[in-house]
Amino acid sequence: MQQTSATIKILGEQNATTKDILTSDALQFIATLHQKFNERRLELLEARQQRQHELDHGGTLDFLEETAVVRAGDWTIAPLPEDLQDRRVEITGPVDRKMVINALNSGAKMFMACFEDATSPTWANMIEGQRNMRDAIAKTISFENPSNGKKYQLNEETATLLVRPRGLHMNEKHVEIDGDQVSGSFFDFGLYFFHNAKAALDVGTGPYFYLPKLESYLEARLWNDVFIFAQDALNIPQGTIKATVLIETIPAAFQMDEILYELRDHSAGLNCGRWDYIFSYIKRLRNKGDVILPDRGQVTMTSPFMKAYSTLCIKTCHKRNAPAMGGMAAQIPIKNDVEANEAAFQKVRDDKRREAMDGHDGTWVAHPDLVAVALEQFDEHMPTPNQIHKKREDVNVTSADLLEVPIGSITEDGLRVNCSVGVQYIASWLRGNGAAPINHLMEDAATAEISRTQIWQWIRHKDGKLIDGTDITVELFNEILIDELSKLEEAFGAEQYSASKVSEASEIFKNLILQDDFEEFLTTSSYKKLA
Ligand SMILES: CC(=O)SCCNC(=O)CCNC(=O)[C@H](O)C(C)(C)COP(=O)(O)OP(=O)(O)OC[C@H]1O[C@@H](n2cnc3c(N)ncnc32)[C@H](O)[C@@H]1OP(=O)(O)O
Ligand SMILES: O=CC(=O)O
Ligand SMILES: [Mg+2]
Repeated sequence: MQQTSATIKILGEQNATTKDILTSDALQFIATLHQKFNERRLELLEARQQRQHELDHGGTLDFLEETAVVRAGDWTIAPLPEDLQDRRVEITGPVDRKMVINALNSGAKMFMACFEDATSPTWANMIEGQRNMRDAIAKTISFENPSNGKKYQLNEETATLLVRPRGLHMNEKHVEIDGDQVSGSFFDFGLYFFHNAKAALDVGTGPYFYLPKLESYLEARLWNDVFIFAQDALNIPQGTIKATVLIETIPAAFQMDEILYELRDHSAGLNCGRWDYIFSYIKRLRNKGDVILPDRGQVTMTSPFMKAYSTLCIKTCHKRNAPAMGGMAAQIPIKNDVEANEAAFQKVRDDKRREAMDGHDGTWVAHPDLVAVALEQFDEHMPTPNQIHKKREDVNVTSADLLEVPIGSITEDGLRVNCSVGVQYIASWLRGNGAAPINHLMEDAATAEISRTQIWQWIRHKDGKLIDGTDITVELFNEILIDELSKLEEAFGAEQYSASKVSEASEIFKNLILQDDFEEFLTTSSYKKLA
């Protein structure tokens, strides 16, 4: 590995695993990524704020004039390797050792291992996660649960691994290069790629990624340049990396063609990250007088703006011979209640059927028990490995369709759920768990972002009223939050409540909502509280 002149400081605790993962060559690789690309990353983050400023001052979102040639052009992405042809069911989950083994054994075609919204980015989680990825690619990963002695090892046949690094907005505070915190994206991508790219090729797969929260084609160009550099640095043929970009921000919905184009030699298509998309829609349009969303539970994939986005994604991808992956239904199994469990499974079944029939090439599930449910729908409605041949030329989506405000109502129950779930999720994240079952739904950072953003907006919007006409004020929010906290205290019991970090989380939640200066991400502002 080429040596840099960088000063590299590790501020996190060092132990046998960190030594194993943060080898001097691996650190040199990360430092080079930082030196070459960090300035551009910071400029692109600044450009997001400029766009926000324009939106706040009467601007709107539309398809870009500057890239009309790309949209009109006749190009396709490079052909995909064999193990990315059929992705009908992808399980997602944190990079926790036990869950990695369970996910790889789940029967899903693919496993998206998440260093992002399903993982609380403690130093231990991020480093352990890298060890787990390396052992997963080497097929040596095993685990014994100390609490019950249950042993875990890989089946003969396992899912193909895809890795989601943190978004461009996150830093890894435990590593400084030339005095600056390194980007979480470059740290997660760089370590995974450095340790596993060749090993993955040796076992017949490849270095495959999911890229979260992109807001523009220029961000896709940055990632593409990172890939080109990384492949050269490790003497791996150009085009080996394949990355699926999550279309999960409202600005990116207007640049799907452009994002595919930038990454065309490294693209494995797009995915509809529905939860972040809802968050981004509210966040970016939060200061517009005519945009307000109803209760979170009323915003679904059949809401016209969500339907428009997912069908546009399918049409755009298929025109470019790229897969268009569906998203995550939040339902998870409900133990000890057969009827409620069946109702939850039915919601997932309906969601997956709609996705398969619309033309998605595969979908996400949050739990191993849901793999069969999703498979059943895709097997029935997608008899071929994918349905890229269905071009969906009947789809015509305009900017107005993408921006259409969903109709519905805000209820006291919706406000209460946002308070309770938002606080419980942040508490879980502070305890080191980035994905949590709350009220029988999968909650992760993206879903918690919706909860706090909705309340922030409801308080400040002229139409922020409950269905009975009551104004949603700071006083009402405070009252309901206190009430929901007391319910949690009662449910947890005094001892568990004080260990749960709910109090600390409620302070974070309250501040996020009360401060006029909207925080871009709860995970960046709360990161200083994590070990
Ligand atoms: C908006 C987005 O970004 S979506 C993508 C990011 N979010 C996610 O990936 C969330 C994925 N899901 C999860 O993390 C989990 O399902 C949770 C946290 C919601 C619920 O997990 P649990 O409370 O452990 O569920 P449950 O008790 O039913 O699990 C039963 C078994 O399945 C395993 N399991 C559950 N979900 C998963 C998963 N996604 N991957 C692997 N194993 C899993 C559990 O580890 C447990 O294993 P064990 O019996 O060997 O101990
Ligand atoms: O990452 C997925 C999402 O829905 O957000
Ligand atoms: Mg997301």
